[in-house]
Amino acid sequence: MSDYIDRKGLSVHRELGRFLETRALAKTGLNYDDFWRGFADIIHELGPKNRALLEKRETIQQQVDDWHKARAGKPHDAEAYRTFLSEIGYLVPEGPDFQIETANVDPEIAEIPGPQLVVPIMNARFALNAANARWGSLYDALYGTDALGTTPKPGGYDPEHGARAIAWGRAFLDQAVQLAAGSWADVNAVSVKEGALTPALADPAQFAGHAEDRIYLKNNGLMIELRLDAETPVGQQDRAGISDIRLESAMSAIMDCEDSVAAVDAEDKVLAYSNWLGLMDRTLTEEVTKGDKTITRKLSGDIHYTAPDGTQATHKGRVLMLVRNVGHLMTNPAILDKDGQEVPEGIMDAVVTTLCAMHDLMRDDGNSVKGSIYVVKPKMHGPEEVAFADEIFTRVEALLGLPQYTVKLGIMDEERRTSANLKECIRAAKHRVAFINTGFLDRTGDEIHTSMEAGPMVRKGDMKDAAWISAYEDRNVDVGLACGLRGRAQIGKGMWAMPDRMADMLEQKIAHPEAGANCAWVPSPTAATLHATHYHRVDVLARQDEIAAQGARSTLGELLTIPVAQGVNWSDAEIRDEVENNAQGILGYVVRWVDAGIGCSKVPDIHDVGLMEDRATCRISSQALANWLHHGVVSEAEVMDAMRAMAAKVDAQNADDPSYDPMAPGYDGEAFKAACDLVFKGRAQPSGYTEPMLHAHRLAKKAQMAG
Ligand SMILES: CC(=O)SCCNC(=O)CCNC(=O)[C@H](O)C(C)(C)COP(=O)(O)OP(=O)(O)OC[C@H]1O[C@@H](n2cnc3c(N)ncnc32)[C@H](O)[C@@H]1OP(=O)(O)O
Ligand SMILES: O=CC(=O)O
Ligand SMILES: [Mg+2]
Repeated sequence: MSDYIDRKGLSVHRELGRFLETRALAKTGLNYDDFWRGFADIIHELGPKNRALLEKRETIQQQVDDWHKARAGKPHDAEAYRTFLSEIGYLVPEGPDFQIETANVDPEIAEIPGPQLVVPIMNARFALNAANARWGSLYDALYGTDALGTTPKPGGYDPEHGARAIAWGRAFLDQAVQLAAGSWADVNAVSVKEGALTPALADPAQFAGHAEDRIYLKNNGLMIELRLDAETPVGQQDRAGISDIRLESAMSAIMDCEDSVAAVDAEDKVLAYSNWLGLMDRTLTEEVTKGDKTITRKLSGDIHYTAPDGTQATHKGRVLMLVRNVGHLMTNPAILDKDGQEVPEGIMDAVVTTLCAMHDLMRDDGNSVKGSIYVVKPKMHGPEEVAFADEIFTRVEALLGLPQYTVKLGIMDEERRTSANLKECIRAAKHRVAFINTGFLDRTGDEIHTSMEAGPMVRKGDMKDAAWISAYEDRNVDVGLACGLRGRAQIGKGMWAMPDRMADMLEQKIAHPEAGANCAWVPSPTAATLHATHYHRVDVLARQDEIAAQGARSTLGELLTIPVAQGVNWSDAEIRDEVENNAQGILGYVVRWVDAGIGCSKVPDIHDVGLMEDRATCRISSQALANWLHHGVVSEAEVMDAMRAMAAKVDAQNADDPSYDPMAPGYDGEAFKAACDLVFKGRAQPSGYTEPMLHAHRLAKKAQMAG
């Protein structure tokens, strides 16, 4: 029996067909024949356009490569370079000023700045946790991480460490909800009588309400909950019996079908889509076992309390959920077109994730109270590709009978051609853009790949100090504000990629709201709770006004500065350090991707700091090595030696995992081959992406496992 069923000229993998017909289409009221006919039309009409845009990427890259090759050894002529980029259509002419017109945007996006969590959608346990990460315990986040600079003594509750968390919490309250007199540190009791809070607040409007054992406070649009329970160890220790301070934490979360997952075929895509559907129709649950306890994790309910005027109030208990589709590059065997070709995965994602989200629109108290669906579209190169995404969603809305612009678009500013033409990219989706975000990780990979022929690039760690990146971050905010995103859409900043370094994050990530970002990415709910404290300290909307008043802070010329290493003489030790660090990151990530289908991992770097690795960080490491190889900074033999040595190291790091298949000493498994291909064939990969190699080797591994 064939794996595929015919549906109006599409060959649809049975698993996906079954999912769509028995689950996703059910209850939508859509006619199945009309759906498949319309889906097939979209594939056959937009598929060729998709392929043409990818060919244009290749043509432009070839022209850029040739330009650098022709000038090898000569000083870089920035003016000539810019003229050339305009001539080949890499830079497009900038049109008149305009304001975006996106309507029906939820308050979590338009009005209330706060953390944005990202989560691999294929992991239901994590995805449910992310959906519920609207609220998090500040005390748990402080107590259970390195945030306070110390860790608790082992064995039960450590009152000394707890006291430090309580003191931190009181200092936080002093700053976020100032008292009319004195400090929260000296408060001995908290109570509500006739709608008034004792102790009195400097601004009484910050008292939002109360419930049985809870007090609700508000600052910069974000809620704070004081839990009163003198019976718990913390409540006993606290002079006012406050057992916890809970914060509104992740205001939104991106359910990721892209760089944090490994989805290579129909089976994987169905898992991703069914988890998304389960979040949208609220049926997703997962058994979670910790020690000898098993609980069923499900979506949290809302919060109910009494407002100061005595009325009953409700506040959301879940984040606003967005879904990240894949970009325009990949195809997937889950559906074949009339010619037997794999369909563009981005188009398939657009149809299926929007269809699943229709289940949310059917309820009054849905994910979106405004009747919108939020799709994040990554890795687009320039305005034409954004216009294509807009066209895809217009077609999908028509197919599903949704009003045009129901789907709101998050534009990841993570490819160089998008940064350089950002104003025109936003214009191309001006009726549906709901965010722009600096995905600096992919963006760094594209920076290296685009200018591969220009020379050896600076070391990975030095990229953050390069001229292009500060121009990129500033321009993204400046252009976003000039296009009217304030109050309508998010201007977001990128991921904190050191999930265990919470003290560093507390110190450094305040830079994101200070830079005028409505949201910035965090890797975990705990990080969301801690990062939320930054939005209490910074009034982002006021910062945006200040920034807008300054006018443009950087130039296109600065953005286009190529980070080629100038006059550097790296020592042998520095080169070895750089190569081994990149090799370790690639191998540590790829072995779990290819062998276990895990798309996002915490991998220790060469200094044993656990780093969040996903396809974007892997793109940087592999492009960095490919670049140094190409320019002779290292030889192939040296890189291969490093790959082998690091494979053994990664094996040792995974020694406790009984399902782990070591790469050494054979070095002949799919994972090791994939890692080598990413490096040694890295220069030839489209835009330096890791997906083609990862998918090919994961498919081969799956076939081996099935065989
Ligand atoms: C460049 C880009 O595109 S960035 C975007 C892609 N990156 C991401 O999506 C990062 C998402 N984060 C993650 O996948 C994980 O946090 C990792 C891989 C970094 C670390 O994972 P682990 O080592 O398993 O985390 P750790 O052991 O510290 O914590 C696990 C706990 O935290 C929770 N958790 C961790 N990350 C998340 C998350 N992103 N969302 C929800 N819950 C999470 C888990 O549910 C688990 O709790 P549970 O046992 O109650 O279920
Ligand atoms: O997607 C995010 C990035 O940094 O890349
Ligand atoms: Mg990215």
